[in-house]
Amino acid sequence: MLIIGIAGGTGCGKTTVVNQIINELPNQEVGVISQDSYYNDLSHLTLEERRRTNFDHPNSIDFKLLEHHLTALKSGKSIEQPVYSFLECNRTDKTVPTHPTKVMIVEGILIMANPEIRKMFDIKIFVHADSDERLIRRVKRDVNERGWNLDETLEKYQTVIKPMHDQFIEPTKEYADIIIPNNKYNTVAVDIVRSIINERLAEN
Ligand SMILES: Nc1ncnc2c1ncn2[C@@H]1O[C@H](COP(=O)(O)OP(=O)(O)O)[C@@H](O)[C@H]1O
Ligand SMILES: Nc1ccn([C@@H]2O[C@H](COP(=O)(O)O)[C@@H](O)[C@H]2O)c(=O)n1
Repeated sequence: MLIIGIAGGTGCGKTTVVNQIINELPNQEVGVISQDSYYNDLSHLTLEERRRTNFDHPNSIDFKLLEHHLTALKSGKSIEQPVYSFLECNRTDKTVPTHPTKVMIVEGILIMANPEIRKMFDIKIFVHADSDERLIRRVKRDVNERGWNLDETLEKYQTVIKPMHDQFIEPTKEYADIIIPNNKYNTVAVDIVRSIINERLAEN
Protein backbone atom coordinates (compact mmCIF):
# COMPACT_ATOMS: atom_id res chain seq x y z
CA MET A 1 0.00 0.00 0.00
CA LEU A 2 1.26 3.47 -0.93
CA ILE A 3 0.28 5.95 1.80
CA ILE A 4 0.16 9.62 0.80
CA GLY A 5 -0.16 12.30 3.48
CA ILE A 6 -1.68 15.65 2.49
CA ALA A 7 -1.34 18.44 5.07
CA GLY A 8 -1.76 22.22 5.03
CA GLY A 9 -3.56 24.93 6.97
CA THR A 10 -7.30 25.20 7.27
CA GLY A 11 -8.90 26.30 3.99
CA CYS A 12 -5.75 25.72 1.93
CA GLY A 13 -7.71 23.30 -0.27
CA LYS A 14 -6.71 19.83 0.98
CA THR A 15 -10.16 18.30 0.46
CA THR A 16 -10.45 19.94 -2.95
CA VAL A 17 -7.02 18.67 -4.02
CA VAL A 18 -7.83 15.15 -2.78
CA ASN A 19 -11.09 15.15 -4.73
CA GLN A 20 -9.31 16.40 -7.85
CA ILE A 21 -6.65 13.67 -7.46
CA ILE A 22 -9.08 10.80 -6.98
CA ASN A 23 -11.44 12.01 -9.67
CA GLU A 24 -10.75 9.80 -12.70
CA LEU A 25 -8.95 7.16 -10.61
CA PRO A 26 -10.64 3.79 -10.01
CA ASN A 27 -12.56 3.98 -6.62
CA GLN A 28 -11.67 0.54 -5.48
CA GLU A 29 -7.92 1.24 -5.82
CA VAL A 30 -7.68 4.51 -3.85
CA GLY A 31 -9.02 5.21 -0.35
CA VAL A 32 -9.20 8.41 1.67
CA ILE A 33 -8.89 8.92 5.41
CA SER A 34 -9.62 12.31 6.94
CA GLN A 35 -7.93 13.49 10.11
CA ASP A 36 -11.29 15.02 11.11
CA SER A 37 -12.64 11.50 11.65
CA TYR A 38 -10.07 11.10 14.44
CA TYR A 39 -10.95 14.07 16.65
CA ASN A 40 -11.12 12.85 20.26
CA ASP A 41 -14.47 11.64 21.51
CA LEU A 42 -15.86 14.56 23.55
CA SER A 43 -19.17 12.99 24.58
CA HIS A 44 -18.43 13.76 28.24
CA LEU A 45 -18.65 17.53 27.49
CA THR A 46 -21.69 19.70 26.80
CA LEU A 47 -22.12 21.15 23.29
CA GLU A 48 -21.17 24.58 24.68
CA GLU A 49 -17.93 23.13 26.14
CA ARG A 50 -17.19 21.25 22.93
CA ARG A 51 -17.64 24.44 20.87
CA ARG A 52 -14.98 26.11 23.05
CA THR A 53 -12.47 23.25 22.47
CA ASN A 54 -9.18 23.97 20.68
CA PHE A 55 -9.52 21.82 17.55
CA ASP A 56 -6.23 23.01 16.05
CA HIS A 57 -3.88 21.58 18.69
CA PRO A 58 -2.32 18.12 18.11
CA ASN A 59 -3.79 16.94 21.45
CA SER A 60 -7.28 17.24 19.97
CA ILE A 61 -6.58 14.27 17.69
CA ASP A 62 -6.67 10.58 18.62
CA PHE A 63 -3.41 9.83 16.76
CA LYS A 64 -3.15 6.42 18.48
CA LEU A 65 -6.38 5.29 16.81
CA LEU A 66 -5.28 6.74 13.47
CA GLU A 67 -1.94 4.92 13.73
CA HIS A 68 -3.73 1.68 14.69
CA HIS A 69 -6.08 2.04 11.70
CA LEU A 70 -3.29 2.81 9.21
CA THR A 71 -1.28 -0.17 10.49
CA ALA A 72 -4.32 -2.43 10.11
CA LEU A 73 -5.01 -1.20 6.56
CA LYS A 74 -1.36 -1.67 5.63
CA SER A 75 -1.54 -5.27 6.79
CA GLY A 76 -4.63 -5.87 4.64
CA LYS A 77 -7.37 -5.51 7.27
CA SER A 78 -10.47 -3.31 6.96
CA ILE A 79 -11.25 -0.67 9.58
CA GLU A 80 -14.30 1.26 10.74
CA GLN A 81 -13.49 4.95 10.18
CA PRO A 82 -15.37 7.16 12.69
CA VAL A 83 -17.77 9.75 11.25
CA TYR A 84 -17.38 13.29 12.64
CA SER A 85 -20.07 15.94 13.03
CA PHE A 86 -18.84 19.54 12.77
CA LEU A 87 -22.23 20.80 13.97
CA GLU A 88 -22.12 18.61 17.09
CA CYS A 89 -18.33 19.08 17.46
CA ASN A 90 -18.07 15.39 18.19
CA ARG A 91 -17.71 11.93 16.74
CA THR A 92 -21.07 10.42 15.85
CA ASP A 93 -21.95 6.84 16.71
CA LYS A 94 -21.64 6.02 12.97
CA THR A 95 -18.58 4.57 11.25
CA VAL A 96 -17.69 3.95 7.62
CA PRO A 97 -16.12 0.63 6.65
CA THR A 98 -12.80 1.45 4.99
CA HIS A 99 -11.05 -1.31 3.10
CA PRO A 100 -7.35 -1.65 2.23
CA THR A 101 -6.57 -0.22 -1.20
CA LYS A 102 -3.39 0.02 -3.27
CA VAL A 103 -3.20 3.73 -2.48
CA MET A 104 -4.44 5.39 0.71
CA ILE A 105 -4.59 9.19 1.03
CA VAL A 106 -4.60 10.67 4.54
CA GLU A 107 -5.49 14.38 4.74
CA GLY A 108 -5.59 16.84 7.62
CA ILE A 109 -4.06 19.98 9.11
CA LEU A 110 -1.98 18.15 11.72
CA ILE A 111 -1.15 14.79 10.17
CA MET A 112 2.52 15.65 9.66
CA ALA A 113 2.89 17.06 13.19
CA ASN A 114 2.83 13.58 14.72
CA PRO A 115 6.16 11.75 14.19
CA GLU A 116 4.65 8.21 14.23
CA ILE A 117 2.02 9.08 11.65
CA ARG A 118 4.51 11.07 9.57
CA LYS A 119 6.80 8.03 9.37
CA MET A 120 4.00 6.00 7.80
CA PHE A 121 3.73 8.25 4.73
CA ASP A 122 5.53 7.20 1.55
CA ILE A 123 4.84 10.60 0.00
CA LYS A 124 4.26 13.78 2.00
CA ILE A 125 2.46 16.70 0.35
CA PHE A 126 1.82 20.17 1.81
CA VAL A 127 -0.85 22.31 0.19
CA HIS A 128 -0.08 26.01 0.52
CA ALA A 129 -2.44 28.96 0.26
CA ASP A 130 -1.74 32.42 1.70
CA SER A 131 -3.28 33.10 5.10
CA ASP A 132 -5.60 35.86 3.81
CA GLU A 133 -6.94 33.48 1.15
CA ARG A 134 -7.40 30.72 3.74
CA LEU A 135 -9.16 33.11 6.15
CA ILE A 136 -11.64 34.19 3.47
CA ARG A 137 -12.41 30.55 2.59
CA ARG A 138 -12.68 29.64 6.28
CA VAL A 139 -15.08 32.48 7.12
CA LYS A 140 -17.35 31.52 4.22
CA ARG A 141 -17.36 27.86 5.28
CA ASP A 142 -17.83 28.40 9.03
CA VAL A 143 -20.69 30.84 8.52
CA ASN A 144 -22.46 29.02 5.67
CA GLU A 145 -21.92 25.39 6.71
CA ARG A 146 -20.68 24.99 10.25
CA GLY A 147 -23.01 27.04 12.45
CA TRP A 148 -20.68 29.92 13.48
CA ASN A 149 -21.30 33.66 13.01
CA LEU A 150 -18.77 36.11 11.56
CA ASP A 151 -17.58 37.53 14.91
CA GLU A 152 -17.11 34.05 16.41
CA THR A 153 -15.14 32.90 13.38
CA LEU A 154 -12.83 35.92 13.34
CA GLU A 155 -12.27 35.70 17.12
CA LYS A 156 -11.46 31.97 16.81
CA TYR A 157 -9.09 32.68 13.93
CA GLN A 158 -7.13 35.30 15.90
CA THR A 159 -7.00 33.49 19.24
CA VAL A 160 -6.70 29.82 18.24
CA ILE A 161 -6.49 28.99 14.55
CA LYS A 162 -3.67 31.34 13.55
CA PRO A 163 -1.46 30.74 16.63
CA MET A 164 -1.89 26.95 16.28
CA HIS A 165 -1.19 27.16 12.57
CA ASP A 166 2.04 29.08 13.18
CA GLN A 167 3.15 26.75 15.98
CA PHE A 168 2.15 23.30 14.72
CA ILE A 169 1.11 23.30 11.06
CA GLU A 170 3.32 25.67 9.07
CA PRO A 171 6.55 24.10 10.52
CA THR A 172 5.56 20.71 9.04
CA LYS A 173 6.00 22.15 5.55
CA GLU A 174 9.69 21.31 5.88
CA TYR A 175 8.85 17.57 5.89
CA ALA A 176 7.00 17.79 2.56
CA ASP A 177 8.31 16.05 -0.56
CA ILE A 178 5.95 18.16 -2.66
CA ILE A 179 4.46 21.60 -1.92
CA ILE A 180 1.38 22.46 -3.95
CA PRO A 181 0.71 26.19 -4.34
CA ASN A 182 -3.08 26.51 -4.18
CA ASN A 183 -4.02 30.19 -4.13
CA LYS A 184 -5.41 29.36 -7.54
CA TYR A 185 -6.58 25.94 -8.74
CA ASN A 186 -3.43 24.00 -9.63
CA THR A 187 -4.25 21.39 -12.24
CA VAL A 188 -0.59 20.82 -13.15
CA ALA A 189 0.34 19.76 -9.60
CA VAL A 190 -2.77 17.59 -9.33
CA ASP A 191 -1.87 15.87 -12.63
CA ILE A 192 1.66 15.18 -11.36
CA VAL A 193 0.37 13.53 -8.17
CA ARG A 194 -2.20 11.59 -10.17
CA SER A 195 0.47 10.28 -12.52
CA ILE A 196 2.57 9.08 -9.54
CA ILE A 197 -0.48 7.21 -8.29
CA ASN A 198 -1.21 5.79 -11.74
CA GLU A 199 2.35 4.45 -11.95
CA ARG A 200 1.83 2.72 -8.63
CA LEU A 201 -1.51 1.29 -9.72
CA ALA A 202 0.07 -0.08 -12.90
CA GLU A 203 2.63 -2.08 -10.85
CA ASN A 204 1.75 -5.77 -10.32
N1 LIG B 1 -7.58 26.93 -5.47
C1 LIG B 1 -8.73 27.36 -4.95
N2 LIG B 1 -9.24 28.55 -5.34
C2 LIG B 1 -10.41 29.01 -4.81
N3 LIG B 1 -11.13 28.35 -3.88
C3 LIG B 1 -10.67 27.15 -3.46
C4 LIG B 1 -9.44 26.60 -3.97
N4 LIG B 1 -9.23 25.40 -3.37
C5 LIG B 1 -10.27 25.24 -2.51
N5 LIG B 1 -11.13 26.28 -2.58
C6 LIG B 1 -12.35 26.48 -1.80
O1 LIG B 1 -11.95 26.82 -0.48
C7 LIG B 1 -12.78 26.19 0.48
C8 LIG B 1 -11.91 25.32 1.38
O2 LIG B 1 -11.38 24.28 0.59
P1 LIG B 1 -11.14 22.83 1.19
O3 LIG B 1 -10.69 21.96 0.09
O4 LIG B 1 -12.34 22.38 1.98
O5 LIG B 1 -9.93 23.16 2.19
P2 LIG B 1 -9.34 22.34 3.40
O6 LIG B 1 -9.80 20.90 3.25
O7 LIG B 1 -7.88 22.49 3.29
O8 LIG B 1 -9.90 23.02 4.63
C9 LIG B 1 -13.83 25.41 -0.30
O9 LIG B 1 -14.98 26.21 -0.41
C10 LIG B 1 -13.19 25.22 -1.67
O10 LIG B 1 -14.15 25.13 -2.70
N1 LIG C 1 -15.80 20.78 15.60
C1 LIG C 1 -14.83 21.33 14.85
C2 LIG C 1 -13.64 20.65 14.62
C3 LIG C 1 -12.69 21.25 13.84
N2 LIG C 1 -12.92 22.47 13.31
C4 LIG C 1 -11.92 23.11 12.47
O1 LIG C 1 -11.62 22.31 11.35
C5 LIG C 1 -10.35 22.71 10.86
C6 LIG C 1 -9.67 21.55 10.19
O2 LIG C 1 -10.39 21.14 9.06
P1 LIG C 1 -10.03 21.70 7.59
O3 LIG C 1 -11.00 21.02 6.69
O4 LIG C 1 -10.20 23.18 7.61
O5 LIG C 1 -8.62 21.29 7.30
C7 LIG C 1 -9.55 23.20 12.08
O6 LIG C 1 -8.93 24.43 11.78
C8 LIG C 1 -10.61 23.33 13.18
O7 LIG C 1 -10.60 24.62 13.76
C9 LIG C 1 -14.12 23.11 13.54
O8 LIG C 1 -14.34 24.23 13.01
N3 LIG C 1 -15.06 22.54 14.32
